[in-house]
Amino acid sequence: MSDSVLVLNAGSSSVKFGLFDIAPAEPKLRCRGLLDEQEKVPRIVVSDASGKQLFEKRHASGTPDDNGLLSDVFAWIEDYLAGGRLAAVGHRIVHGGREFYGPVVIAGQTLAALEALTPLAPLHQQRCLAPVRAVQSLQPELTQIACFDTAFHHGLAPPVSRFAIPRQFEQRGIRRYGFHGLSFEYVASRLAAIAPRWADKRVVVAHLGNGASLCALRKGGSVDTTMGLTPLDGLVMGTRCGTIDPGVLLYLMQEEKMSVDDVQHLLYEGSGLLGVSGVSADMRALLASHDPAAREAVDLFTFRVAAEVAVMANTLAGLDGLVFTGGIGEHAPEIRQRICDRLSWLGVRIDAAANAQGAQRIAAKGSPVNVLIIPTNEEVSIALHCRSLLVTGH
Ligand SMILES: Nc1ncnc2c1ncn2[C@@H]1O[C@H](COP(=O)(O)OP(=O)(O)O)[C@@H](O)[C@H]1O
Ligand SMILES: CC(=O)OP(=O)(O)O
Ligand SMILES: [Mg+2]
Repeated sequence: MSDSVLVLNAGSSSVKFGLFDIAPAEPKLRCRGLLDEQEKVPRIVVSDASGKQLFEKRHASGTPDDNGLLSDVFAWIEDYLAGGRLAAVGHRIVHGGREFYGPVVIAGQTLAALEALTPLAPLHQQRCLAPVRAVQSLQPELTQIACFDTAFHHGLAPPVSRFAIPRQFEQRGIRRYGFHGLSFEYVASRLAAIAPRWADKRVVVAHLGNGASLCALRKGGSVDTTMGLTPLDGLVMGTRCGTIDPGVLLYLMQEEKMSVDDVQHLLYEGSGLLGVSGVSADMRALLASHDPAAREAVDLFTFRVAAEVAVMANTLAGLDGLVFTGGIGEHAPEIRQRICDRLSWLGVRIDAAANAQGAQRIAAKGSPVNVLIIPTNEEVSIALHCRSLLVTGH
């Protein structure tokens, strides 16, 4: 019986988990699940690698205790592993700050250092750290490993990483970090496997989910990305504004008399698709709606994705490939079509039928830019990092 790693991926709109065998070879998915704490009736669903449901539990009596649904997950895993060893729990942690840019075992002061980064990712950091604290209280001996969304972008260099404010702030860590790195890393490795001819070219990956960002890849590494110091920058998102004139923030505080907390809430949780449409943060609901404000929100979303692809192409000095991933990127043909239509001047042309089917390659025949859909899997990136940290120590 081989060792397993439990991977917990806490995002802004979901908590996913995966159980992987990590010995002796590449991590192999045994089962995956979803902790749905946002529904009225919190529930856990677990299915095997082929998608067959293995387990479901609903907490009809209301919100479970502080350790959320994790104690149920551990009880289920213990049964499922039937004596097999759980070697570690790997976590997606959104911000690693200046100190963390590779996977680390969470020990000593690590948790406190990660908590101190909460202001840099107010919507995410505590959501990612809550499961760490829960596992510490449920299974204090279990090794826990933090894998960072920022790490893949660690090599970003000026001018990309620099904000045009006095240097002393950059020296204090105020610069572009970038996020969704575990997703971009996985997509880059899949691209190398699926389309090796393109993997070394000038490729932009569009991770379009509830949070959304772009990454410019050169030789499989990140050379630019749309998010910045925080996951608020760049594209229009479910509830986040993305890039905005910083003067708006000052105006809201000075003239609208909004507090810092009010502005934070507005920009992180009340803006983006939700704020513009007044209808929903969920792209499915907006695409199904006839409300003109919903159509405008979708239009702003696609306009800004296309505009930022052009920014990434500037960094790459051209564009050879465009890859869609994330909930919207993988499942919304209308959004892909509208983005690609806006980018036709850059040589992006897609085949309508391939796009409608969600084929892997959706570029039109003869399109100068290759266009692909590659479903992301942040859990696999985390499992790989955990395995290499456990086996080789880094
Ligand atoms: N079939 C679909 N058509 C359009 N949008 C979709 C579809 N399926 C999922 N989405 C959108 O994907 C987004 C969630 O993306 P996802 O990557 O799963 O989220 P997270 O950022 O929490 O990981 C939501 O806006 C949802 O509406
Ligand atoms: C960093 C980020 O935006 O993550 P998510 O897509 O989970 O919101
Ligand atoms: Mg996500």
